Amino acid sequence: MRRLRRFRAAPPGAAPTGRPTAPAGAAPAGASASTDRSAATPAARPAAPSTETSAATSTETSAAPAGPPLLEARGLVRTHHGEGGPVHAVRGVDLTVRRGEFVAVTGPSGAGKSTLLHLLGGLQRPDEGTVLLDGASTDGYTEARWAVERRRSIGIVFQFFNLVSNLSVADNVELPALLAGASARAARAERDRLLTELGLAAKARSMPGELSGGEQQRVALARALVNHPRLLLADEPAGSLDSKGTREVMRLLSRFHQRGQTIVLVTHDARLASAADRVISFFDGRVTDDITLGGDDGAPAAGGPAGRRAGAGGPARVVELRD
Ligand SMILES: Nc1ncnc2c1ncn2[C@@H]1O[C@H](COP(=O)(O)OP(=O)(O)OP(=O)(O)O)[C@@H](O)[C@H]1O
Repeated sequence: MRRLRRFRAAPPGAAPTGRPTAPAGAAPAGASASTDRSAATPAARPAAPSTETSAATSTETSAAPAGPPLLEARGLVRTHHGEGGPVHAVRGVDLTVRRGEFVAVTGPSGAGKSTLLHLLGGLQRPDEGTVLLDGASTDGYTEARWAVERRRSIGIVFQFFNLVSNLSVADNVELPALLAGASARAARAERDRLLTELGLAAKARSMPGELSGGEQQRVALARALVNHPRLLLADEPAGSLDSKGTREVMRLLSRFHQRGQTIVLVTHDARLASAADRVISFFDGRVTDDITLGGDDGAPAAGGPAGRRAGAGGPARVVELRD
């Protein structure tokens, strides 16, 4: 894996150094942040909102013991059989994602990025190879088992939101928590916390069709995060948004990542990919490059909790290549 050093353009008026201001409801930013980034294992996954309220725990960060990677792919192969004959979408992919990493998978249209993401989230099955979650093989998972996994520990956001159109915003967000076994009170509390944090409290009673694309994607993000998933998979989450919506979604992804959320983002947009710790280039069904973007001090950025990065969420420019 290569390592790049990057400098971020500070937003106008930003303090010259320091960590981003913690949003409302956040745990004290960097309370357990370590200067040794390689040792700074991100947030232990907060419990799903099955207790009365998990708002206070949702942003905790603590040093978790080293263990197996959160996500591993070994030798993944997937061929689609469409009208035009077989399409070798994923041709043998090995991939490891550690807790707390923000990994972007980028590449041209048709490279196989979405197929890969679907394999990682159990939405499609590989023809060959294995996906491991927390070191455990998913080979024997039934569809129902994968569905439980996605409900409890893998959040997914898609380009076209996939909200339930005849449920209100509040119900869209609350439903997965209820399905995962949270009490009605805890589900409501978590829903309200997320909607408030994502600036959607005033839209709670609206129907998805009454919202802008950016707002709908924020609802989708809230829905994906309501059970505090170990892993967030995002498939072109800004693909149908204007530049304002895109900035907003990327800012939110960065914010949740800073609190320890592990994210795998698929995007064809290199600018979005540069918000990640690590950028995997995908071409013709294969990984062609895998680069870790370091912070200003050149230390590995992956795996660190809150406050690791000055100016996070803003545009980044890669300016120096290091071996
Ligand atoms: N269900 C399917 N049946 C047949 N072919 C498919 C299917 N899904 C994807 N493909 C094909 O597999 C290849 C990879 O598609 P995939 O959507 O994974 O690529 P991608 O990199 O995500 O592209 P994009 O950025 O345009 O979304 C493409 O050639 C696509 O047409």
